[in-house]
Amino acid sequence: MRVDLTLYLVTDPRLCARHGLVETVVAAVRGGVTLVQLRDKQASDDELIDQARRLKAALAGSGVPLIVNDRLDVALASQADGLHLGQDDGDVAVARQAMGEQAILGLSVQNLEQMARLDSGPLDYLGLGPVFATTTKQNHARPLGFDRLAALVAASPLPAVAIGGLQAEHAARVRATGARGAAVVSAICGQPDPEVAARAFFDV
Ligand SMILES: Cc1ncc(COP(=O)(O)OP(=O)(O)O)c(N)n1
Ligand SMILES: Cc1nc(C(=O)O)sc1CCOP(=O)(O)O
Ligand SMILES: [Mg+2]
Repeated sequence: MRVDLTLYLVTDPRLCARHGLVETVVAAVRGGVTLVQLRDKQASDDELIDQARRLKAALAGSGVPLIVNDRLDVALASQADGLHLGQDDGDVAVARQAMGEQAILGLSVQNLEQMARLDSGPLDYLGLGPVFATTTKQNHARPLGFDRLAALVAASPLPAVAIGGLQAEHAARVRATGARGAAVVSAICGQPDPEVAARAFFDV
């Protein structure tokens, strides 16, 4: 499945609380976000499914797909458009089988060793990071910087999106590495105006 990774919004429950989850996402889509991931490590199963369903309804007609982080069961229950898994979040082949051929499947890769072991067959894209240190994700891997990001992109058999500490001012540098775009949390979620914050990624 072809996926537009140009500006990938990953949600955060605390940061999105400023304007509300759905309101933040809808405003960010007005600002040009091309893909949305629901990421909430605290929500109960029922809350997560409810959030996913509300986001899916809010995104209907926008052409922007909804991806669920970590949870195949929630992605299936909410009829989300895709699933993003980390290295220890489950088997990508099992996820593809369960989600079907039309689903968008992404995997996180942090280093060249993981890239070399990759089973890219079931996947549509890779999330590469963190580019910079970030307070949004606890216990993240060692930051890559742009040079190691570029080496990972060059080794990637799939379209890749960069993540971790990225701001609008980094958009051009990210694209120069060969990555298709930037995935961001705090550069949009929790900003005074998420629409303006998203649009800033296209202004540079
Ligand atoms: C687009 C994108 N890239 C990477 C990640 C990180 O996934 P993971 O390593 O599983 O960490 P958590 O997000 O689950 O904490 C991502 N979510 N999205
Ligand atoms: C969810 C996530 N994954 C990362 C990784 O490196 O895999 S970094 C990250 C959080 C990115 O948040 P912000 O844009 O606020 O820095
Ligand atoms: Mg994960």
